[in-house]
Amino acid sequence: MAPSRSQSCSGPRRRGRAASGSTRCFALVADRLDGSSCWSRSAGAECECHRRRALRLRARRPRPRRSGPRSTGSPSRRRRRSPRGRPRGFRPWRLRSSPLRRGRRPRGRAWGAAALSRPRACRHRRASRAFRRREGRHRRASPRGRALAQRRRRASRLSRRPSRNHRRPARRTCRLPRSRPRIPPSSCRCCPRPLRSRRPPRLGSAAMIPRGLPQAIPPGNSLQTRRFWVPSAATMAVITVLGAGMMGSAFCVPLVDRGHDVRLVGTHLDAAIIESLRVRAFHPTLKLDLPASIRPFFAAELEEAVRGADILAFGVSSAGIRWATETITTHARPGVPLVMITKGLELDGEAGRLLVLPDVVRRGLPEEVRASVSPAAVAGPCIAGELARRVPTSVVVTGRDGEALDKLGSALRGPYYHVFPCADVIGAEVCAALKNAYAMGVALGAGLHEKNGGAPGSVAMHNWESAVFAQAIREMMRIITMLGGDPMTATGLPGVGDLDVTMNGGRTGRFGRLLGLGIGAREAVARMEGATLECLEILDVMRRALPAYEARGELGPGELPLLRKLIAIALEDAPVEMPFDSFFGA
Ligand SMILES: NC(=O)C1=CN([C@@H]2O[C@H](COP(=O)(O)OP(=O)(O)OC[C@H]3O[C@@H](n4cnc5c(N)ncnc54)[C@H](OP(=O)(O)O)[C@@H]3O)[C@@H](O)[C@H]2O)C=CC1
Ligand SMILES: O=C(CO)COP(=O)(O)O
Repeated sequence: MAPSRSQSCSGPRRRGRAASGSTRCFALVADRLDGSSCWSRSAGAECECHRRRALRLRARRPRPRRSGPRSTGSPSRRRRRSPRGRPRGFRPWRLRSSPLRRGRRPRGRAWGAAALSRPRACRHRRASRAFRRREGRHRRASPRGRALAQRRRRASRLSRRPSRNHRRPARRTCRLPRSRPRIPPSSCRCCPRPLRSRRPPRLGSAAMIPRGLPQAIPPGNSLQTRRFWVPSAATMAVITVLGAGMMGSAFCVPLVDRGHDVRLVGTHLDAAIIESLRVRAFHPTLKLDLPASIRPFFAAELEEAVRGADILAFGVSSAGIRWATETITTHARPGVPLVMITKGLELDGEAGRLLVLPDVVRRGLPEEVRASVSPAAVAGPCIAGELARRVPTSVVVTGRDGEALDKLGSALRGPYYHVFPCADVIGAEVCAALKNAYAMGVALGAGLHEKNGGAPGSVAMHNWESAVFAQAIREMMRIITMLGGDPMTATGLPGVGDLDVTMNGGRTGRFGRLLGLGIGAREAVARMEGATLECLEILDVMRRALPAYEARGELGPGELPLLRKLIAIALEDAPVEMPFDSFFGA
């Protein structure tokens, strides 16, 4: 019979749909290959009529016999054997079933009509465990059988469950063999998370720096004995820091990470800090573990600490600068650079002139050392607690000796401590000192806001604070100009940068808020529990210095209205009111 290619079926396309002209099935009926079967490509799947037909045809097909000659008869002859198209002696097993045989299903064949429509698996697949399991599940199609199988499976699972002490470790995310140490993340499809290389980062690589907000490395951590940054031998130095306060100690962290041999010497009152650092590398005022590679020394051990030092650093506050200069005098050597992190100005009483701290220290050095050493200073925004936690920090190093500045810059600079040279000593040092006074002034706004019933997150006093901030920068530029510096320095890290950080994160900012709340200066100092408040020192210095500059005509009486107001508020308990109308050159 010639193959009929385009027969169509008029049955319903889906079970449950009403048969109508619009739901006719146009599935092609495939070639009649054996002459007795009509194999639709979509039989059993596309439409009900084809599925039924396929079942009928399957049921009619004789089972091939294992022995005996195969039927060689033509399809037409075979069909002639039985009027219904069945081979002689064949009875569908549905008809063969008897009460005795009920419950026994034909072997090797799936039960049910749906299974009949599936092509029979090859013998390898039939032998496979997964196939048999699936077939078995299929055979237990009755609800009772399913429940029984489920109970059996559960029982076998429980019997296999190891005891609490012999449980297997948690499953690895990736089941790829452990022997493959480095798997590119994209090559592993079974891992929801990208794989991390198990190999530790190379020494000195950026990966060694903790991400996010870095924490101090706890004592005993392997990183403590390693170095973050491996400098060339030429840049390794012995650095002795005098003063183990918050900033002096925090300053040591980027230096040890940079690979230097860092010695931290406490003052006569820093003994408790040094003791704590020696016993467990913990800094009590920073409330932080510091790298154990920082070597702490008591004040009495100063000689040993400065022996062979390549750089000397002052970590004391402005009140301690005289003591530090006198102490170091006997140990300073020609050609050994001196750097300070101290921020402040001093008044030369006789001349009535303001002095920047590098010049004050230089005056105190012995004659033979002074000729070759020009002290440098670090200025710019730097909260000690943040630097000690390795938060990226940018500062300037300023001094009068350009060559020494370059050397210092390359010695101090590290992966998270960014040091920029600044040739304007006057500008940087005036900003470093005066930002404390002005930061107190801006922070008054936060206190005023709270005093007026403002809550955090509500409408604040930012307009008020911004005007004070802008006037502060303007006045800093004026004072720099008066002292012979570059006013533009106030727009950089030492001015705008440090003012912002101090009013937001410094002790001075907290003090200003207390004053804004209406708490008197004396009470506010008491509430600060002995914290260093250099704003009071610089305001006092300026209160004494301004008349001298006015007398010489270097400053007008109406200039610096904000600074004058801050002197009155902090030192003379004046009410917190800003003379906005006299700001901005009015
Ligand atoms: N904290 C910070 O975030 C920053 C601070 N700075 C500057 O660093 C300097 C130090 O600040 P910080 O470490 O925070 O202050 P601390 O109060 O924590 O430490 C001050 C250090 O100076 C010593 N000192 C103070 N007064 C005297 C004195 N009369 N005689 C001898 N030693 C004295 C203290 O020793 P003792 O315990 O014996 O009094 C202590 O070692 C300041 O000038 C500050 O402006 C700079 C950038 C950031
Ligand atoms: O100088 C500082 C930041 O640069 C910190 O100042 P405080 O003394 O107000 O904490």
